[in-house]
Formats: sequence, C-alpha cells, structure tokens
Amino acid sequence: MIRFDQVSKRYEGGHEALSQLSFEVAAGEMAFVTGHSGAGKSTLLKLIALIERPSHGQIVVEGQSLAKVGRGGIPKLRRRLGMVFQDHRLLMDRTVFANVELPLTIGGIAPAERSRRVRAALEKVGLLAYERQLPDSLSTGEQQRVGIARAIVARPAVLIADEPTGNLDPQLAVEIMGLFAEFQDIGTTVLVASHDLPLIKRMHKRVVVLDHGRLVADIPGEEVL
Ligand SMILES: Nc1ncnc2c1ncn2[C@@H]1O[C@H](COP(=O)(O)OP(=O)(O)OP(=O)(O)O)[C@@H](O)[C@H]1O
Repeated sequence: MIRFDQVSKRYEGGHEALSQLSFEVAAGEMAFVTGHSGAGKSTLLKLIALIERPSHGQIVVEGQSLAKVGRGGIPKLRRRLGMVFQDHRLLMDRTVFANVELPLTIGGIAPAERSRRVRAALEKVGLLAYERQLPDSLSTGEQQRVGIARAIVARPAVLIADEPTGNLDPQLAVEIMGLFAEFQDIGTTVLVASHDLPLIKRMHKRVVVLDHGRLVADIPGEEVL
C-alpha cells in the first residue's frame, strides 16, 4: 500500500511541485497518475522511492512511515519496491541476464536461486531467449521490458513506473501496460505515471489526476470509459 497524507514538496529555489496531496493506493490495487507536463507526476514517484523527501506531510509505504527511514534504511525499503523508468537505466556493458540479476545480487540471494528468478522474470516479459545479449542489441521496447524484469525480479510488494511507455509504439505500449496489470493480478500494488490518456482509458483502472501539484480528480476504474 501507498498512503500520502497532506504531502507537499517544494524544490530548493523552486515553486511547490506538490501541494497538500492526500490519497491511498490499497495493497494489490493498480492506479495511474496523470496530468500535464510539470504537474508533479515524477515528483510523486520520487517521494515514494525516497529519491526526494517531502517538505511537509507523511508518506507510508507498506506500513512503513518514510519519515522514519534514514539514509541507511533506503536500500532495505527499495528491496520492497520495484521501479521502472522511461529511460530504463540499464547497464549497457552487462548482459540482459546480469542487468536483471542485479537487485538479487544486492539483496544477497544465492546464485542458484538468482538464476531461477532471473529466468522466471525474463520469461514473464518474453525475453528469455535474449539473456546472453547486451542491451544495445535489443530494440527500445525490448530494453524497456528488461527494465521491467529487473523491477519485478525481487518480487516487490509495490511497483512504481514513470512514463514506462513514453517512447514505445502504441501496440507495444498496450502490451507493457498489460504486463503491469498482470502484476496487479498476483497481488502487487502498482502505480504508473503516464500522460497517455487513450492508453490509460483502455486499462479501466483508477486514475489520479494532478494539476499544478494538486490532486484535482480521483476516478475509480469502473468509471474510466
Ligand atoms: N530537481 C528539481 N528542482 C527544481 N524543480 C524541479 C525539480 N524536479 C522537478 N521540478 C519542478 O517540479 C514541477 C513538477 O515536476 P515533475 O517532474 O514532477 O512533473 P511531471 O508531471 O512528472 O512532468 P513531466 O510529465 O514533464 O515529466 C515542475 O515545475 C518541475 O519544473
């Protein structure tokens, strides 16, 4: 679960990127965050991942108040959190397998278990045949799927994604969103930032709308037509 309680964020020297934001995404729920460019979508996700800290208010992830997580506790929190970025941030000099394996290596998982889980994650995103390749030899969409495999390999309770389909063709974008919905089906809490309204509408999931850092609408999935 993810809970924001009266959260505001002001960047140093900047205006307020988020203003008194309150909402909750229940465990096992999937929701989209949308809004214009600069509305605060990325900021919201960065606060969940502790890439940024709020100026005011409280954020709780999986029952843990983030204000109580110090620098030293960040890796532990991130182990329960899968993160997908638009630019996927893969290590280009490592194989697909090694990229996906990374969170498990950091998490101290034994090699045999790591291999099993990496292959399961690659199979899930349809890339098992590419495990020995370098990311450069893959298409943009395939690289994005490697990023998703890396985000889910440690079976996080919460999956957050920032514009995960931003540079993909429409067909592939639909497939990627379908993958996120599958993770929700197995109990993962999923929060996806996207400005692709036609795609969001196809998914029939809850939509939280931001406008200049404020929550201006919260539409339940069954009302998303
Ligand atoms: N590191 C930063 N320092 C100062 N201001 C920032 C910083 N990051 C974001 N902002 C500002 O905060 C506001 C919200 O930005 P944010 O990136 O969260 O919006 P967004 O909805 O994700 O936009 P986009 O769709 O263009 O990615 C914007 O006005 C942006 O200029």
